[in-house]
Amino acid sequence: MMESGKLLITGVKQIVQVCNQGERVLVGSAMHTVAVMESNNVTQGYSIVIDHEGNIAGIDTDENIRSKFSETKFSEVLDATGCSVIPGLVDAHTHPVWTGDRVHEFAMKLAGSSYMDVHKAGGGIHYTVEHTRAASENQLYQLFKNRLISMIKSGTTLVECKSGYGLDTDSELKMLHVIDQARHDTSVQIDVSSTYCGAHAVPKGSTSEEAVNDVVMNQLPAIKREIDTGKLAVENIDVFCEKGVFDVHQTRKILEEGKKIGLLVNFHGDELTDTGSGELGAELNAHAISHLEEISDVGIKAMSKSQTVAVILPTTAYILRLKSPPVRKMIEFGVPVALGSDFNPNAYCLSMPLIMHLACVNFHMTMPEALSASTINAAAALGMSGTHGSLEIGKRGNLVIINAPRWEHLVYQLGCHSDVIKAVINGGDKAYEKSN
Ligand SMILES: N=CN[C@@H](CCC(=O)O)C(=O)O
Ligand SMILES: [Zn+2]
Repeated sequence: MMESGKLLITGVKQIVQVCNQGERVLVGSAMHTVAVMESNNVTQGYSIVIDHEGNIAGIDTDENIRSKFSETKFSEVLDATGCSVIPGLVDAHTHPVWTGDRVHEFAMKLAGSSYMDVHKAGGGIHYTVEHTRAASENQLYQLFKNRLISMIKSGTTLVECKSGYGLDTDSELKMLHVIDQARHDTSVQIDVSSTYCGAHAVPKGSTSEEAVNDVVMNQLPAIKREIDTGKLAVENIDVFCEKGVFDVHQTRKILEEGKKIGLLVNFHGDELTDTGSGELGAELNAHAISHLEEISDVGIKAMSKSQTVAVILPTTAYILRLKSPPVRKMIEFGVPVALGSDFNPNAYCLSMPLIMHLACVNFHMTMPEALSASTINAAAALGMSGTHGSLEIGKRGNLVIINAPRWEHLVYQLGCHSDVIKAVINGGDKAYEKSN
């Protein structure tokens, strides 16, 4: 009997698997030495097979795949002659649900105001909270969906999405439901990891202690109720641990409560000041800590020991003219490094290829390191590297087809990566295809 498969991709010149030994995370020199299959034969390339569950069922030469799958009828066959293929990109840190842009604040920052100047004057996150609280779930979903579509066009197939512009129970739940809605919308094909970030700022009119109590006593129990009754799925918990926002003791308290209800610890730390976030994350066995521009050597060593993923956000340092996070030192000390766009009203960037470019030029990462950081390690930050982040048999069929013989064109072609993205595949389905 004829078997059936979802997608067959043929003729690929270069397949960058990233890793091929079932690794869950890459550290040190392994971030640079990614696994590549390359054909130097003009008449034969490589093929990839994705089965009906949306998982990778075969990666081999065209000839071997033809013979192994000779009895299989595919729903779709894609000719990728001369192209390169990488795993779908993973964006490990975004704030994509909000209304009320902050273009006016960009002008203020260009004129010399710091992020905290604007925040303390009642702008920044507070401005976005005001607008997001007033918006309906439907309005927020339409904005969110358009942002997801832009991300997909830039090669993102898995994205971490935070709440955090509600700061009260109803508005935080509204944001988490908006995020959840994307998982059930078949017209936008992207995998989502949802993060509750109710401690993103101290709401106007409250003290930080009152805010911590509200998170612990009201917001988290309400979220747990919705998770337990199957109304909502949330995977991670986040806090903005920063001088003048939530200190390490408050951060610890919230993260520990989140852990108790099964959320993975993944928080903002050591961005504007060294608060000891690296050490705290290591102690809590955090999956990830983001930013880390100001992390100390002690913090780096602690993160290396606990194998907590450092999620580096190149747009933040770029836009706010902060010092660069010590990425080379982190890699040297064996900290797993991931990348994220940090899409938010302060850093309006939805494109991981641009993030990779900035990480290479400004933080001295090699292109393969930036790719590891935007695939397997970003998936590891979300606890999802068993299914995402590399092209290996059994993993989800998420990939980017690049219309160039070497994948590096995606990073090299600054600002015009869309010219080289031929298609983005999610679970074997075409999430995006460039029109000719
Ligand atoms: N630093 C805290 N949170 C965001 C910014 C959010 C905002 O300014 O709206 C970040 O990761 O950069
Ligand atoms: Zn953030």
